[in-house]
Amino acid sequence: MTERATFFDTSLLYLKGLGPQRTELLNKELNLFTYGDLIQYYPFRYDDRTRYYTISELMESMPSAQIRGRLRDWYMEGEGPKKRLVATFTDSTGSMSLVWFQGVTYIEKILRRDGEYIAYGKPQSFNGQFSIVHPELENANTTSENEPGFFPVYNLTEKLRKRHLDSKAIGKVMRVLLEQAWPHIHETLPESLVQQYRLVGKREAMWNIHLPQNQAWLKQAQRRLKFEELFYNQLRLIKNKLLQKEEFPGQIFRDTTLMKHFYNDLLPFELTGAQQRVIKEVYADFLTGKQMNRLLQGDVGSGKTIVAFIACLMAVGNGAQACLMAPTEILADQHYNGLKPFAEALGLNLGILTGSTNKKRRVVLHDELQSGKMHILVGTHALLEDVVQYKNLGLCIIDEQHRFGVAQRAKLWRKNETVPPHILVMTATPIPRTLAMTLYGNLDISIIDELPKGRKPIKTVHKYDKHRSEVFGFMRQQIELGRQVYVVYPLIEESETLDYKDLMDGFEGMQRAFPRPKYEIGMLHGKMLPYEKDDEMKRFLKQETHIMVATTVIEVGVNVPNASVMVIESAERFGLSQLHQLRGRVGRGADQSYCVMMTGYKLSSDTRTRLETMVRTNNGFEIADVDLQLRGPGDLTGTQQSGVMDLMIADLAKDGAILAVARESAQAILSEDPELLLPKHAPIRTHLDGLKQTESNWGRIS
Ligand SMILES: Nc1ncnc2c1ncn2[C@@H]1O[C@H](COP(=O)(O)OP(=O)(O)OP(=O)(O)O)[C@@H](O)[C@H]1O
Repeated sequence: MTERATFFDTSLLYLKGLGPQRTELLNKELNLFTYGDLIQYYPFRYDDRTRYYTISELMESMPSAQIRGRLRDWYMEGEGPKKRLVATFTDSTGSMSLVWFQGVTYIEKILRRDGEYIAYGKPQSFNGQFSIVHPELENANTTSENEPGFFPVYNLTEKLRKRHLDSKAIGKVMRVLLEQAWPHIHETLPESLVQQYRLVGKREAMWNIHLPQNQAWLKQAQRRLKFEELFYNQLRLIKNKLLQKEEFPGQIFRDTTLMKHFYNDLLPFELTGAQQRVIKEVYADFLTGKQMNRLLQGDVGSGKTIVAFIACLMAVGNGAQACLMAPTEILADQHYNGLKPFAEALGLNLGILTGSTNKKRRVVLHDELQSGKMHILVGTHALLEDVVQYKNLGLCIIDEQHRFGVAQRAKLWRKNETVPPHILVMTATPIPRTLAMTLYGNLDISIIDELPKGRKPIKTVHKYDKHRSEVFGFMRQQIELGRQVYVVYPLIEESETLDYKDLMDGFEGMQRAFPRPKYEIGMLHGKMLPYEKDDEMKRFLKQETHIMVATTVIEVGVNVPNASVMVIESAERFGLSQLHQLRGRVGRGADQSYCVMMTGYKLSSDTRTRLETMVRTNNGFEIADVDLQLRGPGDLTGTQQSGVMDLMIADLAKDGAILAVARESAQAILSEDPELLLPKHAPIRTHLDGLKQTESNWGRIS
């Protein structure tokens, strides 16, 4: 091991100012063991205490403010847990309140009437009067403690704070560490990138991320470190992708006769420009002789299925077989029923295999697949079973991949002995481009960002429960016009019984409001048997039922173009992308469609943002962006364990622009020098080796 490795691997025990007890606490509470660990423990925010504000200058938009003034008076308000201490704080320009909810007895004891203090916190305004809740309050006359400055705030636990390891103390320790580490910190990016993007050097960045003197220096440090993190993240992903492409050959599907026959003679509508573009992208992949790994993203109702079918025709037209795997039986049935007439017209054998396919039928299917008689197989997870073997599987299409695990995908890969099948993953969950690039950096991405002609934007409204009769009136009107309606209830596993009760109550209420024989109501939920679900769907599709009361089993993919109203009950219980998916069940035909989100009165501010976003826009990508801001990336996809999300400083919700540039740079460097052998790329090679060695962001330590 080398000099630098030794330095950053040094135990925190040896750091001046820490000592064994506090080191142990840092080990236990924050998982920090070495100099390298600590130096990469970045502050999560910074307190700008470089200047003082007067009370008259305060604005609610300020994230925080520091005010010098005097405590005039205080009183206790409320009882029990609601008890609070309210103090009047004044300066020469006005007065404001300081409020405490916790530790009030203690705080009251230490306050000095007419004492001069410095208060710091987030100003809030109520009826024109400003207040700060739980301010940091310091005696203005102990000046040594109150040097103005720009202070890092670290994410620390209560235990650490109790043992006097607060942000100030960590800041002090960090200064000692940075001074010692200075000669050991080396540049990790090639000079060309540092210059091109005017990045500050690594040393400067490390210093200023912890101890910036002002906002500008901090911004520079953040930009540099975010760039570095995302650059290496993308470099690794792209490198893996190149490796993957080299390692796996793919069948070539050159002949387009079958596809053209379908396109020219059978396709009932014009493809949108975006659909055509994606088909070209897929075809180009089929000519390379390498395995395709492509993610097809398209907003709800954008027409992914037909693109998938055309891709299948390319495979079949070249003597291979194709399979299309859907996440639920309802969807598999729907794909099968939708594609069946086309397959028949083309003289192709289309099969379906799901959990409810009977044994006898399975045996026949297995035979037909092995002999090559079956051209296209649609199904659910059942397609993954080992007994399902093909003569020559050339293309696998996976609908809604986030419901399939990695292991399951790997199983599909092995379904063809010689050459692995091409893979096309389709998702209607709009993933913001930035996130998609990071998550699926090893997949090529195609996007259908255009809806078929003649679709009208869905009109979305939010209604409180007490306006139910108005909503029912609207439903009746639409049914008069010959349209159909979905009414969806939330279903969350932890409270299943309760949810079913909601659903059943809702169903009964609906039956009273929409009595037979004038109205027919269907019901669909997860506890029904597959054939029952199928029957209900068919009745709705044939317009035998006017209203479909359902749980979120209808969330993805269900396609009944005549349904034009979606009523979402307890809309506050759904996430934003789920609401968008549900809304996507209407607006699939030429009629004007509507989405009504029903809620009670008490709504959190997040819920309000979700509802407002839905009312404002129909654009799935815009919605996904808001969702990402609200929930953070991990939640969105369930891929947080994949490792690619281990970002320490970059924030995918906010750093899209840096990510795009970092990705571009990584791509350019790898296309010029795939093995990173050029001398100018030495820092990258060194850093990557280090990453492999330590899997830490700290990197190579030569
Ligand atoms: N270019 C087009 N012009 C007109 N209608 C189209 C076009 N492409 C697809 N459609 C029709 O639009 C409807 C929605 O298509 P499809 O079911 O493939 O959407 P999707 O992208 O799978 O959406 P979701 O993810 O919401 O299921 C279908 O009825 C389909 O036949």
